[in-house]
Amino acid sequence: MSGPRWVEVSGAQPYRIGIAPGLLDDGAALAATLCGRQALVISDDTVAPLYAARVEAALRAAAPGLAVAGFVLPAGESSKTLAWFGRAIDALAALGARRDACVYALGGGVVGDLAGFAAACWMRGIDCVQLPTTLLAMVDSSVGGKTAVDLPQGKNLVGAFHPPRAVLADTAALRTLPPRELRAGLAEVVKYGAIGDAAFLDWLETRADALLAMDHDALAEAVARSCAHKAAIVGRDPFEHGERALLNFGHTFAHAIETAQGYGGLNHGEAVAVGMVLAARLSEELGLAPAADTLRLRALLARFGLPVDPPAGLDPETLLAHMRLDKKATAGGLRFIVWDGAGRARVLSDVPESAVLAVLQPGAP
Ligand SMILES: O=C(O)C(=O)C[C@@H](O)[C@H](O)[C@H](O)COP(=O)(O)O
Ligand SMILES: [Zn+2]
Repeated sequence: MSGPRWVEVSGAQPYRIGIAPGLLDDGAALAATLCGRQALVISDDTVAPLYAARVEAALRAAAPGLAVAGFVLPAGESSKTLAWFGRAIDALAALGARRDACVYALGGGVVGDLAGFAAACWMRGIDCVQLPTTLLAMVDSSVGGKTAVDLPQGKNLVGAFHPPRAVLADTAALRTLPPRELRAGLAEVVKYGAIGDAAFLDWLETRADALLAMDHDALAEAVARSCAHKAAIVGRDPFEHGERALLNFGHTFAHAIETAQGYGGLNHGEAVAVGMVLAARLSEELGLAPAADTLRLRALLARFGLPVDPPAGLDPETLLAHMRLDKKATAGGLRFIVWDGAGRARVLSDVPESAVLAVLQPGAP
């Protein structure tokens, strides 16, 4: 069998994304960037029973004498809190973690964000290796170094940029992925096509059935192409001073929905699907893009089984209030990622709130 595909991420601290089945059992790959002799594997109570013991055993075999501990949080966005962050920090303290210790973030986006943030803060920053097990984490959240926890007031409001030492995406883990999680990841995959690669949207339309059937090669191709897009953008703009904001397409709406639902309604990918359709609608409302492109995006997301309309019962004014705390907002007002059509996204400042409210009205086209 051929080895992993590797995607390079450039920057002040370059790293590689490995994509292949079997990486969670590959001790040499797992230990390749280890500097010290302590490791904390952070996971959740869905993923830990499946993979934590295997990762820990592979690490011990590859690095004899390594002190390996585990820390498990409850699965789900409602654990991405300061309280669970504090418990992860306690686990590092219990391990007696030194500055050369390494955190392994084994799981989906919640685990990756929280574990990465713990690594960013412990002793002002220790190494983190991301081991994404969901499609969403493989194609997006494990790459680029955004780490955070949520507050009741807003999503990802407390966090840090802390690039991983390595990302190892074991595509065999996708076999155990619940269908809802597969769909959530596909939303972020569609995002790369929407913001900058219309040909990738064509490919997704062609391969939709194979992706939904969890065909390994189709999924691995989607992961590799998505990671290549993300690596290129974060390599050029690691701290979101410019083009990295494009990766937030749909997210101003999505985060407002997730916050309004108390992180217990739509999951992140589902909210991003709704948010991207709303962003396309907003672009139409502002006279920037044709309705046909919104319909195309909507059709692809719906084909992937994703929601494309805001959940019933959410008050547009409440959503708008959450958007005012969006990290892209400035003294000048709201900033949105809009598009001029499929594959052509850009940042737009001073977006009138009236246009945002118009697309949020129940029953708006
Ligand atoms: O990596 C990025 O940059 C992104 O915006 C990717 C998003 O898909 C991801 O959800 C990210 O965590 C959102 O970041 P935030 O800065 O809007 O909280
Ligand atoms: Zn996202």
